[in-house]
Amino acid sequence: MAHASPAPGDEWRSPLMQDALERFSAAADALALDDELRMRLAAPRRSLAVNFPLRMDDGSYRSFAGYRVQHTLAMGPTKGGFRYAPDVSLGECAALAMWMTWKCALMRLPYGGAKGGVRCDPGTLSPSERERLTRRYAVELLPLIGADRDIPAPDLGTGEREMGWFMDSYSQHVGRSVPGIVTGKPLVLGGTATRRTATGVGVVHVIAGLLERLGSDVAGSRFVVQGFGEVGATAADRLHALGGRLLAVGDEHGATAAPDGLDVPALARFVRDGGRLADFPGGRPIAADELMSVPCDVLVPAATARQITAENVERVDCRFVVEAANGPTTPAAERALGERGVVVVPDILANAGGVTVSYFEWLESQQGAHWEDAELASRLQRRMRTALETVAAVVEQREVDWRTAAMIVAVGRVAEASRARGVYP
Ligand SMILES: NC(=O)C1=CN([C@@H]2O[C@H](COP(=O)(O)OP(=O)(O)OC[C@H]3O[C@@H](n4cnc5c(N)ncnc54)[C@H](OP(=O)(O)O)[C@@H]3O)[C@@H](O)[C@H]2O)C=CC1
Ligand SMILES: O=C(O)CCC(=O)C(=O)O
Repeated sequence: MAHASPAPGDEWRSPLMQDALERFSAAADALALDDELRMRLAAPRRSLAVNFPLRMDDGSYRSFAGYRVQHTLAMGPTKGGFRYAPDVSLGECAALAMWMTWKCALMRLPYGGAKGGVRCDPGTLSPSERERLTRRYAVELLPLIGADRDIPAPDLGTGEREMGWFMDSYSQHVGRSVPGIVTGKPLVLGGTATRRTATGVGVVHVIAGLLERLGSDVAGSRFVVQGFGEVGATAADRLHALGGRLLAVGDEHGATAAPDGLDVPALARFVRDGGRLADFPGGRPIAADELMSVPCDVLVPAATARQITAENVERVDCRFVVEAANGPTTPAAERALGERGVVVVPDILANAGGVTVSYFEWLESQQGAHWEDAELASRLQRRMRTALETVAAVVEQREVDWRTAAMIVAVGRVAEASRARGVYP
């Protein structure tokens, strides 16, 4: 009896993958990519889905689902973070792995894209449960990862601490210390002081470059930031330090606003001491879903995917959206913004500072070398500015929006590499 087999890619289907494929198709059309290459790049190369038991602090056992997806092997080893969040799925990781391929290509980093994660609510895990979860996830990924195969890093809900545990578990299993297995590690394990803030710093380099091109400046411009984690808090802090006015900032639980600008260092201290954004005495509490409608020059979504959608886009009131998160704007919302003349600077450019410094850290780990922080910071700034100028040139030459331009550059480079290898690996 004949069985109908699913089309390649069906198993990775998700709303975010639909968004990713829509963007890929637009770039593939613009580049007139052949069908074979389109088919190869539209689906991930490999994925691993695991389900493992974890002993909780109260002695009970729970099962957790974890994933790792590698999008293309054409560019070198694969690279991308892993996240802890309640909605992590194979389809979401597949979309984000594809995103990483384009981001690395745009930044000229010698990697294909990967992404992973564990479906969990990290806020409910104790530190020891988190540690066991991370160590077990690292072991489950052994068949796929390696310092010259696939190199994880921090993403939503994970950071230096998880990278330290991950590196230690991997090293124990292979019988030697392998610092190059992850980036975003603690400094003392071969990390860099620059990686933790690199994504947010890179976002601000892009904003500053963009405003400069228009004869404007961060100083005096008005900003709204969604998300006050590693990326959002860093971006808010740097914008404030450059004289920008942060009118509102929010997270999952609420938001705070101040018409003359929030005192960001005081807000960061307040949150570090356990305060909630909405309770910050220096601001007025607003509902989390009101945040997007606060009028500003630059809206910086720095939380999670699909936050600016067809449902709320009419209320968005800004000149620029600079995507610090991955995939925060749906294609339908982006079209609506475009019709109103709002410029969307895409994630693969705006938040590429993190993986760029990861690359520097990985080079250091592989070579046993050490670069000064100032050197890393200036290399990051140069790379961000070069990528911005490259994309801006395509925007002007081809009269396309910023996402299409960035995708044309990135997909074009991956296509060229695939052709140069003579096969489509
Ligand atoms: N870390 C990195 O280097 C990189 C991160 N990114 C992207 O940046 C984004 C943020 O990552 P990162 O800062 O590391 O993550 P963190 O976990 O450090 O912070 C996430 C922040 O977003 C908030 N948040 C989460 N869900 C929602 C929601 N539904 N509505 C409003 N706020 C929400 C969280 O609030 P709460 O605490 O209340 O849950 C928290 O303030 C992600 O999209 C990630 O993929 C991209 C490139 C690199
Ligand atoms: O630093 C890295 O390697 C990956 C960061 C990441 O996951 C991202 O840019 O989305």
